[in-house]
Amino acid sequence: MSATNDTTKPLTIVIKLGSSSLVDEKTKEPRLSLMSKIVETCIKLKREFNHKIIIVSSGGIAVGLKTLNIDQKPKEMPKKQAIAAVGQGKLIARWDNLFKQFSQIIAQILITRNDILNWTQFKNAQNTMLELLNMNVIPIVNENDTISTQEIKFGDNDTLSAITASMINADYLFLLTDVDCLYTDNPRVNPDAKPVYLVEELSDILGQVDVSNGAGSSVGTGGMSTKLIAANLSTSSGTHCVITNAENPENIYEIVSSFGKLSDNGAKYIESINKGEIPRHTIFKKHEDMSQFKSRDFWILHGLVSLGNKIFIDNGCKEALTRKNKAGLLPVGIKKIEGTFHDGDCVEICNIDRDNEFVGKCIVNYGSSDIEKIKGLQSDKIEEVLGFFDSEYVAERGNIAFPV
Ligand SMILES: N[C@@H](CCC(=O)OP(=O)(O)O)C(=O)O
Repeated sequence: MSATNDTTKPLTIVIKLGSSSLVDEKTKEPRLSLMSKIVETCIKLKREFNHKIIIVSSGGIAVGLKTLNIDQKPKEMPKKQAIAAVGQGKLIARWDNLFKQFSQIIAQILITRNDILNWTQFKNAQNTMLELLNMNVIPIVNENDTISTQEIKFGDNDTLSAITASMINADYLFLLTDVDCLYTDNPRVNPDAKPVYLVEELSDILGQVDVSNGAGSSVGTGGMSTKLIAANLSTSSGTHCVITNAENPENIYEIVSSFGKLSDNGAKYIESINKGEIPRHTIFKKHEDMSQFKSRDFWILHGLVSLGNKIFIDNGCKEALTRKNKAGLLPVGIKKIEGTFHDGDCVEICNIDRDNEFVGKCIVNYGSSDIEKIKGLQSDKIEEVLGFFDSEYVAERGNIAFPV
């Protein structure tokens, strides 16, 4: 047990609810009692513990389906977008009706990936959320489904919630869902599936967990696999991630305070869950040393999309890019490229010597057709070959990010 963990410190907590928690999967009627429990929990977390709360709420499409009397979620994008336009207003009105019983102000934030592709816009979204929290408001975030495009959608709100949590440096991300915790397999299909309560390092459990049997609900999108992606994103940017059952949102207080007390004693923590002293959940511990990880790095890695475009380097170049006094990416270090892209685009960097392993992402100063011509060359040849010179680097140091 850590003596230094202050369990009374105000925290920032992101709570994500999937569509299947907010509407009945069959009838699509609102699950008002569950929404009320969430609202009461948020009010208690704010007023008794001084925590700051952001909700990431799915359900726009599910509510739209009911309103328009449509049984099945259609596959066509324009239809889904139209349904979301009908449902989102009603969804936020439902939240507002419940929160106003406690005189709690909420705000609606609808974002698309497009909105955060630009660094200034990313910072603006971040500042707006922080300002709302300072104003004592509960922001309710969803993807702006009505104008998202297929190629660059968040798609599932697990990923969106992890990006939101990282944007505001949240302490905890709660993914509330229809199971108590992560299992080694889908417990509805495999009775031998074992619960996993504490994850210190995500890569350690990936071989033991099979999430392929657990698709999302008929009204939602994500399943357990998108929750693992979200856990990876949030823990690598300094946020603990919890999977627990949406039916008992009040468990959030106990989980937060128990983990605050026992986070340094994993065995005791698991034992307490097994004994029923702490409600069942899975907690993915954040990476401890996040001092090196900057918000801009997170934005490059997870805010930007590389659309499959790649630059391949070798071991030597990887070492130069990732050592302490990191270098920029010079044309001489590039072995080959894949895809068509322009200057200013985001491109993945892969190591050709390690089976094309992912190294990081960068924003390039030259487009693919120009890099094709200058790859492998010293930078003083750039002007001679291209007829112009923008930078000695294909990507400047500040525009390259590596996962921690
Ligand atoms: N943005 C969509 C939700 C996306 C989605 O289905 O997410 P989830 O229910 O968490 O799998 C909506 O409001 O309907």
